[in-house]
Amino acid sequence: MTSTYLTRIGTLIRDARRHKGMTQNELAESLGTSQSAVARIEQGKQNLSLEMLARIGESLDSEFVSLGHSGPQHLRIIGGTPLSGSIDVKTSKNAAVALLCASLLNKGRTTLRNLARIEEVNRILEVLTSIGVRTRWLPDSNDLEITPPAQLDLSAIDVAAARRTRTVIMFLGPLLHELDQFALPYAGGCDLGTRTVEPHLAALRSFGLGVTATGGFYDASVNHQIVPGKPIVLTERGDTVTENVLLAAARNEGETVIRNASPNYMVQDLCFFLQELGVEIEGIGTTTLTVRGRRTIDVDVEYSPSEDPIEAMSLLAAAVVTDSEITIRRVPIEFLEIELATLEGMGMKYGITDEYLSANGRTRLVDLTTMPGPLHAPIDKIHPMPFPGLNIDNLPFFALIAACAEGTTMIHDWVYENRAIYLTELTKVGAKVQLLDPHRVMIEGPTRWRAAEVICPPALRPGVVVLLAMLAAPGTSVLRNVYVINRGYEDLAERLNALGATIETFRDI
Ligand SMILES: CC(=O)N[C@H]1[C@@H](OP(=O)(O)OP(=O)(O)OC[C@H]2O[C@@H](n3ccc(=O)[nH]c3=O)[C@H](O)[C@@H]2O)O[C@H](CO)[C@@H](O)[C@@H]1O
Ligand SMILES: C=C(OP(=O)(O)O)C(=O)O
Repeated sequence: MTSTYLTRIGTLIRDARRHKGMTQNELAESLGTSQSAVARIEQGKQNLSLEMLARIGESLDSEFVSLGHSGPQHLRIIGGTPLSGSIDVKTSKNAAVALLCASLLNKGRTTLRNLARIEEVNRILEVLTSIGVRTRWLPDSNDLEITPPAQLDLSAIDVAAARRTRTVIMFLGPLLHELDQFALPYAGGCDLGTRTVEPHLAALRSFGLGVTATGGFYDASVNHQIVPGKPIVLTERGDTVTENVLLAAARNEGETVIRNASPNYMVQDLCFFLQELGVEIEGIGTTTLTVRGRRTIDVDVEYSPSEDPIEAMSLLAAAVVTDSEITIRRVPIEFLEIELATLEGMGMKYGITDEYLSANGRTRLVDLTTMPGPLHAPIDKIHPMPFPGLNIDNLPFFALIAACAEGTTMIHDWVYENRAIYLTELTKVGAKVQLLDPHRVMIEGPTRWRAAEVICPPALRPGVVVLLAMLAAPGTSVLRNVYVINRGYEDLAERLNALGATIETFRDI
């Protein structure tokens, strides 16, 4: 009996160590023991004291022994020191979630290489598992293998996990080919104000999907006789709505034309993946997509999503706020050009290498080295636009950068009802941010950052912006309840620490 427990604990420890990317030697070093002792522990051949278990948990930031429910995660940041060195941009959250939904189209095995291991992905995996899909991380990697069941069981869906993400809305496109009738929980996600799903429902009507919303569920029924007879014109150029229509079109044998499609990065990744599944797509990277799908898709396929432009922007902002020279490797340059031009307009200097290709063979990457120096406010206001424009999710990072620049900058977030409001949280760490109305903030820089204790705003990018400001603030800051950051960034604290930051994760007991 004891040996079974030891083996199970050993396996847990081994998995957590691999997830952290640590060798047995490295773990041994942090525990003050030998590699062979770690090997014995992982094989379940070593009795463990409670103290040792706690120390292993601390080293791996993983709690093997939990006292009741483990509380929310917090960060303690000792700020005020510049960063240095190089960091790789990881693959994007938004492509990851689209590809996970797209795996539902395929009867064969889908392997997604180098996927972001983030909470948003974890929630979708919980949902997929609950409806019968088999998923497993391949050993020592961020590669995920997905195998569908013969029949999906939507009645068993993990409602709690589904409600924590907005992505679940993208199950509609693939599922309308599989089922005549099904229910999906309402989409959740970051608290950014009302986010309509009407464009999704309107566009998918062309594929015979009818949806009524009752009691927290979308009740869907499908008339399989109906297929798009004319181009589908999206009323807004949204990313996930474009993806949902692509997912529906992928199994429609006729031609589907999508107009006012988003050509944004995650949509491009989805298109490249669908091509691997045998779906024909013309117009990738433009606002008109022409798709010829396949009734049945049954292939063993591998795909590597591309790097996250929003993470690249976050790292750029980290360099600016801490006045540091760092090299950000694997920057998807096509999706950051306007941001860089805006930064140049504010006086920023940087160097970039020649382009090379991402593992998907399509997305162009560069390595970018930041050069510290004073910035000034831009002449015009900064506002986002659908791609190709300054990315909506990058806008909060410009608020942080504006707070570092000399002069007054107006940031105009016309997109989200709440996101600009959260930027006023920066006042808690010393910035002068004035909310003009729910969509516009006026920021006066430069800022003398000061340490503070702040509850993380309930939105991913504003949360990261506060964290990065804390890196610049001399002294100890605390950012509480950072689930929302972990939704979109993998091991952000550890990776910033590798650049010289001091960030510690902790939880309430
Ligand atoms: C999983 C994923 O990929 N999420 C991204 C996706 O979310 P998603 O596609 O879900 O974004 P939404 O559909 O909510 O669009 C964002 C907001 O923009 C408005 N809108 C959008 C386009 C347009 O032409 N006109 C317009 O008014 C929408 O009404 C909405 O209020 O796109 C957002 C906007 O880029 C990003 O913040 C999210 O990171
Ligand atoms: C708003 C965002 O994404 P989501 O659609 O996942 O909420 C984001 O990435 O900042």
